[in-house]
Amino acid sequence: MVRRPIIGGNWKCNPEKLETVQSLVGAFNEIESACLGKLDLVIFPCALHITTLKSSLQDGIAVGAQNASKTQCGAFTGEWSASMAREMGCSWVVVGHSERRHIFGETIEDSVTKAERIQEAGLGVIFCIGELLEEREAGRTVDVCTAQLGPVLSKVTDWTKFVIAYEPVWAIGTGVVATKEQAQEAHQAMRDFVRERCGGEAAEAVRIQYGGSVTPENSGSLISQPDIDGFLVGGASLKPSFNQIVETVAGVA
Ligand SMILES: O=C[C@H](O)COP(=O)(O)O
Repeated sequence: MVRRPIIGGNWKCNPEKLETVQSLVGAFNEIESACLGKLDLVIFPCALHITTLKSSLQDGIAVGAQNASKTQCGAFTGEWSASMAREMGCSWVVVGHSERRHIFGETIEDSVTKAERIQEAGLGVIFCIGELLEEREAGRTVDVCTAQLGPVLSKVTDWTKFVIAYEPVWAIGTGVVATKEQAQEAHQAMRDFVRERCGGEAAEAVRIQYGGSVTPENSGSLISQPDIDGFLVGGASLKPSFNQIVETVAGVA
């Protein structure tokens, strides 16, 4: 099966200035529509910037939320529901990013509940997994990732709208990118795990993104791997040269 590539630009808690948001939108609006026709491209701004992006990004670039509540709408100060994200025009939501787990104490159970709420709202889920450096060095990468992924698999309702983001924690924001062999090995192991638990159709359909220090320079070698279906890009998505990553994945660079 040929899987449609998917790239996410995760802006995290950036940029501070609205003028920077607008200038990035201007840069991304220069991506040719023929290029966008070959993949899914989703920008994940901070929640406060979603409306600005929805009204100013060209058609063909989707907008997503970096998080959504475990709850429905109600008396939950500081939260927003997946259905609100849908109403604002989001099509995807990131769940379980290691920054949410390690800095804000979210658990795998939280991520599973959020994935359920997001799917109920009709949105796609980007489900993040990934090992710490000490876990990799102890040879536990696959065990750690399957433990993170396993609990959500029985909850997936549409494999075209459930994406796994393999993000080794040691590669996030460090400039130390996984080698293409390391990334491919982990992606293949996750696809095999989906096959074992959910069957061959799910395994062939599910898209697996790599995230962690992706740049225009290393994106070509990573995307050449058979089980790497796109990227979840942090720092490099805050620069106009993000367009080069998109063009490389689309095969038009
Ligand atoms: O969600 C994105 C990842 O955390 C990767 O971030 P990075 O590209 O800055 O390493």
